[in-house]
Amino acid sequence: MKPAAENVCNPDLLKERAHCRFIPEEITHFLDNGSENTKLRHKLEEYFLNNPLFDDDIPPDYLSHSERYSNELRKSCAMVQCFLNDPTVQNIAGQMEGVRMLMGNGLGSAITKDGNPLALHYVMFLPALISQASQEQMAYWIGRAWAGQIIGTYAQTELGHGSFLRGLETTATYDPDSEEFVLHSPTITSIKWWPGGLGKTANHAVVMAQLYTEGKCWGPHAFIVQLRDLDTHASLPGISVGEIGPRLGTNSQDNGFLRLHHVRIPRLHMLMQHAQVTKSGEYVQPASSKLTYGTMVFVRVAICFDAGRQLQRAVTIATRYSAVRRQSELVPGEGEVQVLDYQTQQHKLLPQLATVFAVTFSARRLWETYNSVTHGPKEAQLALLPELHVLSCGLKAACASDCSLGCDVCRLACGGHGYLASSNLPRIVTATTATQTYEGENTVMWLQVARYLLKVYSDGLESGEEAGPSVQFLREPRPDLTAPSHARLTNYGLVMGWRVAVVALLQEAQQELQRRVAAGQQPDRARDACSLTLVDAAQCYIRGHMCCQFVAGVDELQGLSAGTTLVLQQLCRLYLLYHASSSHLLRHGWLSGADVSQLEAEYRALLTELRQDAVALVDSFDIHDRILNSTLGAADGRVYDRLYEEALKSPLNQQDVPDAFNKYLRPLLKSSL
Ligand SMILES: CCCCCCCC/C=C\CCCCCC(=O)SCCNC(=O)CCNC(=O)[C@H](O)C(C)(C)COP(=O)(O)OP(=O)(O)OC[C@H]1O[C@@H](n2cnc3c(N)ncnc32)[C@H](O)[C@@H]1OP(=O)(O)O
Ligand SMILES: Cc1cc2nc3c(=O)[nH]c(=O)nc-3n(C[C@H](O)[C@H](O)[C@H](O)COP(=O)(O)OP(=O)(O)OC[C@H]3O[C@@H](n4cnc5c(N)ncnc54)[C@H](O)[C@@H]3O)c2cc1C
Repeated sequence: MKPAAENVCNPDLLKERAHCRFIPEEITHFLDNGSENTKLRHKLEEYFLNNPLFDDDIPPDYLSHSERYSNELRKSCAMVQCFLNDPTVQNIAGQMEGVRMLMGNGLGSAITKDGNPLALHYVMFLPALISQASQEQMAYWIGRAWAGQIIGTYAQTELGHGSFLRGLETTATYDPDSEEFVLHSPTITSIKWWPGGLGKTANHAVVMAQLYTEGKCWGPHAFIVQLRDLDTHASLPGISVGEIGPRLGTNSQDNGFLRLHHVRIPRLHMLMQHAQVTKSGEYVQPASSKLTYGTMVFVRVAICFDAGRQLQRAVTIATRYSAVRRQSELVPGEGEVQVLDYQTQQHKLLPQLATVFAVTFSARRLWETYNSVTHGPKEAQLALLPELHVLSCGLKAACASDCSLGCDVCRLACGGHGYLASSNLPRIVTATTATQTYEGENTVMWLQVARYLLKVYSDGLESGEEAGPSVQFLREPRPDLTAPSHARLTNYGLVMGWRVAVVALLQEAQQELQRRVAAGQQPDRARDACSLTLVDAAQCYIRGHMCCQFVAGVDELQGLSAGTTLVLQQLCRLYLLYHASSSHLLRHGWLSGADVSQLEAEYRALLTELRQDAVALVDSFDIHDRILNSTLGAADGRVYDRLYEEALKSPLNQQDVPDAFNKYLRPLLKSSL
């Protein structure tokens, strides 16, 4: 997005835009997945961002905890009313598209700045119904949930257990006499803890609980539980529910707790698309026990896109600011330079720009895999489930950590002003860092990836089980480490280098594991002792996969101008070189010291080349000023005016002498006289 009136724009930004080497709209359309989507997004933004319904009377930072919640709930309910009932919105987008744009972290996050209390309803409750409910159950629940007649959340995590799903303590015991399940939280640690919207918003939840029938425990299953009266919203008998208190970020999402005291629900409130319990209490096994975890897989895929969108916002703010900000003289006497001219600043920002594309290409390919698995024939679905699980765990962990670290680097790149709430960087950083924890804590996700890699590498697959396409390289002959450097240092050569590292690390881990077991160590303890190496293997595998997706994605792009293609190729190369500095490519023999020096020189040259396009590149992300919501990042670069205007809005500045002076400071000043 460029400023409407160019004459009020900061001159440095104007200069930056003038020497752009590519066509920004081409990148905008690529990121939107087509020019039609760009038009649609613009119309939705125009409608929502100019609608006074969604204005904040007071900046949310100055509201109390309860006021913030109430303010965000007001706007999120108004958003839902719009896409359900307003023909203008429906003509623009259709209900589905409207929901996607409003509930993801794009337009919606500009409206509900502190977190959307209804997000979990759309992001997890509805997807849980779609992936877990039988046809009959869908017919009953989906329409009501879609129409907002019921509001749900996804209640899995407990005080005592989050990562270890099988350790959940909430029980759902089938009573064949009444044909009901009895849901119960037997201990303090079994209290559900964290679900978004659970505290005060949701009146229903998909509750994950250990299923007991005919005296046997069948593991975690999903049940729909009504929490609150649909009319009064009062919590129902047997339900203790509330909010868990302030968090690092997204404080309006009323993350909550839930304790169940022998709550009875009808048998058909167990979601029965995969496993079933008959009227008499017989358990009917699903084709795979992991199908119950399908909602988490979907959300892990969504998080990859979402983290990438957050990084787009952070790098837009930091890059524009770096073009406006002048600090110190590069050459004494020549005047202060834009901080973007410093090589160290380029090294902070340009890899983040490249990461946006690496994440986009990888997330899109993952989404394709998700769709082919979930919509393919049943047998193929089951065969590809481990590959989908591993890719969604690994990419979720990588996108979450790359993007949250990237957002924080962008914040640091803005110096002191990046620490101001009005830069919007603290909010972006705290929202993004949560993606490293929720929907599978990152280390736990890496260990899942490593488990699968080791299994394929050591021929531990069950009979009939096939290794997925992304790990076929583990079965292929090891690439030639003595190949000439011009072959090893190409884009595909560097992808190969990551694969060499994965194999070497798996070999190391396996040998260590065998050595420990042979020496009498219990196998699971031996595996834990190898887990640093295993996590390294998982991370190298996913980095190689992301590099490969970026290279292949750019190679496959069609119909772009030569300038745009060149910039994308350079960003891709920059991404590969930035990560090639990892010790693993050197340590496992793919690169020599001389290769590393050569790649470093190429990397520095690329920083200089891409520096000239940095502002145009972030412009091509086409993020509306109201969505950026930043004093530092607006398209016109009026940084200092905005910082001052925002400071004047502080409630402390509404009085010259605050009341607190008379209460506390005056007595102190008097007493020390
Ligand atoms: C629409 C746009 C939205 C964008 C977003 C907008 C913003 C939204 C705002 C807020 C959203 C917040 C959402 C957050 C919600 C949550 O956090 S919900 C709670 C999430 N919790 C977790 O993720 C728990 C993590 N733990 C697990 O998933 C599991 O415990 C585990 C995978 C770590 C282990 O499972 P377990 O059953 O204990 O298995 P194991 O014995 O280790 O493994 C058994 C085998 O099964 C394989 N496996 C595990 N999971 C799956 C799966 N899903 N699919 C396929 N296979 C799976 C596992 O690898 C083992 O295989 P082997 O035996 O062959 O080795
Ligand atoms: C903002 C936010 C929103 C959330 N929303 C929801 C929601 O809507 N619904 C819901 O059900 N939950 C939600 N959660 C909970 C979230 O899913 C869990 O916090 C997450 O899965 C991590 O689990 P944990 O908290 O038990 O961490 P723990 O597992 O206790 O992690 C603590 C440490 O132990 C380590 N660790 C744990 N297990 C292992 C292992 N096997 N091997 C090695 N190390 C290990 C971890 O790496 C970590 O360093 C939310 C959390 C947050 C922060």
